[in-house]
Amino acid sequence: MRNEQLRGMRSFTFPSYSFDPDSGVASFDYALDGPDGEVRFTETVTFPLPERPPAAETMLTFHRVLELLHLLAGVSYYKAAAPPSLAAPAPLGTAATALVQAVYTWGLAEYAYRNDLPHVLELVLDVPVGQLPAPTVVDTSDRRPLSAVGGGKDSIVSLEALRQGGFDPVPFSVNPNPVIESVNAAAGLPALAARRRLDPLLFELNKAGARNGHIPVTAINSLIAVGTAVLHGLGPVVMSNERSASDPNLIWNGHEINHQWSKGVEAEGLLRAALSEHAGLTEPYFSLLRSLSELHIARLFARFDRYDAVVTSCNAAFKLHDPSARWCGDCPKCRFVFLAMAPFMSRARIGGIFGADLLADPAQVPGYLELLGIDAHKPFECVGEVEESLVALGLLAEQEQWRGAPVVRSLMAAVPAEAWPAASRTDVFTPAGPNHVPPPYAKALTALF
Ligand SMILES: CC(=O)N[C@H]1[C@@H](OP(=O)(O)OP(=O)(O)OC[C@H]2O[C@@H](n3ccc(=O)[nH]c3=O)[C@H](O)[C@@H]2O)O[C@H](CO)[C@@H](O)[C@@H]1O[C@H](C)C(=O)N[C@@H](C)C(=O)N[C@@H](CCC(=O)O)C(=O)O
Ligand SMILES: Nc1ncnc2c1ncn2[C@@H]1O[C@H](COP(=O)(O)OP(=O)(O)OP(=O)(O)O)[C@@H](O)[C@H]1O
Repeated sequence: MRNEQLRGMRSFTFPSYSFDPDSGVASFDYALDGPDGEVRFTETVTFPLPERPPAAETMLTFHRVLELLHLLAGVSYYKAAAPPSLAAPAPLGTAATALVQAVYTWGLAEYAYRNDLPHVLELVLDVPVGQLPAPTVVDTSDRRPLSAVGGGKDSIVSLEALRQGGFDPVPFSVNPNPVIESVNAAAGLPALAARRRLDPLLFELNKAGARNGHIPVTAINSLIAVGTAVLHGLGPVVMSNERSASDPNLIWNGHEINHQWSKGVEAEGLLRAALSEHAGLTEPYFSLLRSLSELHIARLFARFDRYDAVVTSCNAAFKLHDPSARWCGDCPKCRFVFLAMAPFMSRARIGGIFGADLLADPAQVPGYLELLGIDAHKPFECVGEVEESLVALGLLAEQEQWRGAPVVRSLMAAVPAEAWPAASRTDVFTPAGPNHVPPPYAKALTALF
């Protein structure tokens, strides 16, 4: 299919999905239609199966989660063409409709901005008229939590908070790579894993120049985690999304553009409401670290050295094709996490974690200026706020071991005097903002402070 044909597509639909209880494979079908024909995609997710087959009622709940996952996982294929119409396959309630519409608009906002496709932010989900039978209400809040592990510092802090709080967490990942497997091994906790396979046709279309860009992957991983928890009779899915994930990178045509939208608190609230309405799950999913800054999380992480040889936050290690083994050492996320961890560790320890000393390398200065809000907007990456970078820099400048590092010296000289009053240590280290953490879990987190 040529690019002009793809760009002429008029609608995106969700023809069908299926689940095979013997293999654990869910298959999700999608279609792009236009005057020049149709393109079909199939994505599969292989769920880990429990030892004994779940009860029929559990399978009904699971299928309700799959229905939502079918809708959300379509964003990867929708974005290849960005047609003006998006049509749901069956009636949906108001909360599920709101979730799906938000994922295809706010979740694709960075993609819309970078590809200059303002209509994506105005998409309206077309929902067939009708009523869905109400789901059975299921309260799993007192069962063992499923803790999503991404291989970085954040999910490690959550795992440790849950473990120390006596919650006996089950680590869970989608497509665990060697980094994630090593983190689970370091935790010493048996883990569950799901396998997600994108349709290879998407990669062919990408190579031929189809529209491409960032997608709200956390929303998809979250629903795969919730489905796994339901199948295994487990409790809430515990995510490790931080406070700053809710803050936009920039404003475009009056709309907030946030690279991390599906890690933000708005997406969390929409997912919870949709899971409650559509699947009957009363306490399905929350982020334990929601009220913490990245810098605060880095300070907590510094307490646990058992993960030093494996922890990896750099996104280059999580690419589907040609991933790096660990930290690439030259991206906004590597720079930010180094800066955030450095005030709380010896120089030798952080050098061991990253395999390099980023603050000794003057070539890193321009990237750090971006993080400090000098001459650029916050990069489209999972990095903390400018305020957090400033606080971290201020802490480093007070330490003998860091004060003379070439990058610290250059940055201290570059930050204008008027920037410092905005960098409040109290704000950065005081939990704040809306969250959905149930009280017993909140207690486990504060016990770490
Ligand atoms: C690892 C990474 O950052 N990938 C982003 C990158 O993709 P790239 O082409 O360089 O490599 P691959 O990841 O191997 O992907 C190949 C193509 O596959 C498509 N694709 C991939 C995953 C998926 O779920 N759906 C897809 O359609 C896509 O066409 C890829 O080109 O650049 C892409 C384009 O900007 C990004 O979409 C890739 O991001 C991944 C989806 C990803 O997993 N990213 C996370 C590490 C990430 O960015 N997390 C955010 C949270 C964002 C959120 O709201 O959830 C964060 O940590 O801030
Ligand atoms: N492959 C995955 N499977 C399941 N959950 C994941 C996966 N990757 C990331 N997550 C979860 O998604 C959320 C956002 O991921 P993110 O990469 O920011 O976190 P992280 O890897 O724990 O920490 P860091 O910010 O240091 O990279 C976290 O809650 C994380 O646990």
